[in-house]
Amino acid sequence: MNTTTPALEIVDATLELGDGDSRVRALDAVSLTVQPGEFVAIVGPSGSGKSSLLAVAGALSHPDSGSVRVHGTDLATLSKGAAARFRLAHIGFVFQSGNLLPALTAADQLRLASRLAGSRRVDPAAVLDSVGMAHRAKHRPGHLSGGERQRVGIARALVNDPSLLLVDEPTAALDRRRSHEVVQLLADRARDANVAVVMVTHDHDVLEHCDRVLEMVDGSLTGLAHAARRMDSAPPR
Ligand SMILES: Nc1ncnc2c1ncn2[C@@H]1O[C@H](COP(=O)(O)OP(=O)(O)OP(=O)(O)O)[C@@H](O)[C@H]1O
Repeated sequence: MNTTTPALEIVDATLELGDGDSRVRALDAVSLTVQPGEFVAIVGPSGSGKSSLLAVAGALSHPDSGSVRVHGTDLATLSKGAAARFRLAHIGFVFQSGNLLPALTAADQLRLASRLAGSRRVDPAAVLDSVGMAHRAKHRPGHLSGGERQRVGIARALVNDPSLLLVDEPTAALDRRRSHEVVQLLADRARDANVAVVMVTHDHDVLEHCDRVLEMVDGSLTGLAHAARRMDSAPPR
């Protein structure tokens, strides 16, 4: 893996949603570069475009103008099928409540994700262990706490060894202590596995774990003054 290639490079992305009078500029000339191993948080008011940013970064939607590159690949060059394969191979998604399948044990959530991607890169049991969930491998989501579900969700997103992890409100259902644990886990994974993490959050309490905090307002992204976790290795841009 060439570590000088940014994990995510969005240049001047503009995205309009809706029709006629309800047309909204969800992204307005947004540029964002995230390096491997860097943990970036995006904060901002409801409706400011944060989810839209994750959607274009994850090849779930395409900007009307501008470009999005993930680990050097221009997402606009991929067909729908190729984009789906690319997502499975290179991008991990973590959602609010873990988004686990109710019928599957923690271990099977990871095995399924690994099989879907045709991936043998990482041992699912080892990934579950790395998020401190080996002892709950045989539990179904209904028998896990909110924080444990979120850990399994993170492990599932990591099982295909992604270059980029896109995380949407991971602490929404968690108390303060568990919120810190989960975001600390994301920070550790960014550093240890050299994964770029982009996390959307309303939870200002957990921003201390991030390298950079950006604010989205009316579809535009701006930097926030913030005491970063690893200023020496990842200076704010
Ligand atoms: N499918 C859609 N059609 C029309 N407008 C949309 C659509 N999806 C989102 N929007 C609008 O685009 C803008 C950005 O929405 P987005 O979901 O990206 O914001 P957000 O910052 O993630 O909000 P929240 O914090 O509430 O999740 C909002 O004004 C929203 O109303």
